[in-house]
Amino acid sequence: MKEYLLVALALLGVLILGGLSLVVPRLRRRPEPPLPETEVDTRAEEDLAGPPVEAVESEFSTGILVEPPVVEAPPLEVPEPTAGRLVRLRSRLSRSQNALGKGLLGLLSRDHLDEDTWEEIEDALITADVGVDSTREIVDRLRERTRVLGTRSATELRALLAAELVNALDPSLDRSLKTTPREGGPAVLLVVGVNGAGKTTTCGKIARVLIADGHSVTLGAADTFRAAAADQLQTWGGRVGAETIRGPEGADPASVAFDAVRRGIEAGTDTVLIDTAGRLQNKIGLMDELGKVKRVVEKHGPIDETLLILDATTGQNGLEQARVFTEVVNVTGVVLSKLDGTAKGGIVIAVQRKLGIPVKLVGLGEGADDLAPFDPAQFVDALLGTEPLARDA
Ligand SMILES: Nc1nc2c(ncn2[C@@H]2O[C@H](COP(=O)(O)OP(=O)(O)OP(=O)(O)O)[C@@H](O)[C@H]2O)c(=O)[nH]1
Repeated sequence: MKEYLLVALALLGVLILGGLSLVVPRLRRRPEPPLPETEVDTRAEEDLAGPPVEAVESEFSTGILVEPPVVEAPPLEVPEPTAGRLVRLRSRLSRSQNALGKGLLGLLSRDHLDEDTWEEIEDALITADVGVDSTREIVDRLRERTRVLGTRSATELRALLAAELVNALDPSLDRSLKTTPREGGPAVLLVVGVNGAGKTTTCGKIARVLIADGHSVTLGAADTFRAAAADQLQTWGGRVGAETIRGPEGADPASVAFDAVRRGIEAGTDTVLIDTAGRLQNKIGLMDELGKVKRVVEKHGPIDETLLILDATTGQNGLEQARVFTEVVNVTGVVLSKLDGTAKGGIVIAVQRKLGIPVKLVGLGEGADDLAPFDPAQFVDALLGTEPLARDA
C-alpha cells in the first residue's frame, strides 16, 4: 500500500513539471500590447482606464506622454498706455481745429483788433458750441488783458487766447478716475447716458484704459434692454481678459449690477464697471431704474464714480438730457464721446460750465484705444493747432 502511494505521488510530480514546461514558454512569447498611436486609440484606452490620474514619473514610465489637444484661446490684447493719448490723437480734433482754431487765429492776426473783429471772435466761439455765457467771459477777459498788456503781436495774442480757453476749462479740477479698490472690495464705476451716446463702446474702452494702467476689471452688463449690448460688452472684455457678468435679456438691471459687484468682490478685482441702459422714455422711468441700480449696488458699498457719457455731436441739445441724469444720480465725471465727429469742440467748455462736472475722458474715434484722459492745456493746443511751446511763450 505504501509503495502504491509513493508511485502515485511520483507520477503527479512528473505531470505538474510537464505541464509547467508547456505553459511558461508561451507566457514568455506573449507580445507587448501596441502603444496607442492615434488620438482615438488614446481616448479608447482612457475610457477603459476610468478617470485620468496625474502622471507619475517612475521606473515603469514609458516616457511617452500623449498631450491632450490644445485649444488655442485668442491672445489677449495689450491696450496702449493712456499717458500722452490726447497728444497722439490730436489730429482727430482736426474738424474743430479747422472751424475754431484756424478761424480764431486768423482773426487775431489782423493788424487792428477793432469792435467788429472782437464780435467775429465771439461768433466763432459761439458757433463752436462754447456757449454764450462762457464766450462772453472769455472774450471780455481777453480784451481786458490785451488792453492792459498792450499786446499786439499775433503770437502773443494766441498765447493769451489759449490761456483764456484753458482757464475756462478750470485746470484745477480733479479729473482722475476713482478706481482704487477699497478695503475688502473693488472700486465701483457706474456708466450712464442716453442710448446711442456711446455708453457700451466707452465702457469697453474704459476697461482697456484701466487694464492699461494695471487694474483688473469686472464688467457688469446692466443694459439688459438691448440684448446685443451685453454681447458687445462681453466682446470688449474678452479682448483684454475682463470677465463680463450678464443676465438674461430683459432681466432686472439692478440685479445684474448687484451680481457684477458681488463677483468683483469674490474674484478680488480692482474695479467693477457697470454699463446701464439709457433707453428710457421719460424722466420718471429713468429715475426709477437708475435709482434702483444705485440703491441695490450700494448694498455692497458706495459707488466710487458715476460717469455720464455725452455725445459731443449732439451739442447744446445733449446738455439738456445730461441735466436729467445729474438729477437722478451723483455724476462725478463726464466722458465726451465722438469729439472726432464734430467741428464744435467748444462743447467741452459748455458742458463743464453748465453741469459743473469735470470732463474726465474724451472719445476720439471708434478704435479700441481712441479714448483719452482729458487735459485742458493739451486739448486747447490741439484745438488751436498750436504747439505747447507757442502757448507758453
Ligand atoms: N467716431 C466715434 N464713434 C464713437 C465714439 N464712441 C462711440 N462711437 C460709436 O457710437 C455708436 C454707438 O455706440 P454704443 O456704445 O453702442 O452706444 P450706447 O450708448 O451703448 O447705445 P445703447 O446700447 O443703444 O444705449 C457706435 O457705432 C460706436 O462705435 C467716438 O468717440 N467716436
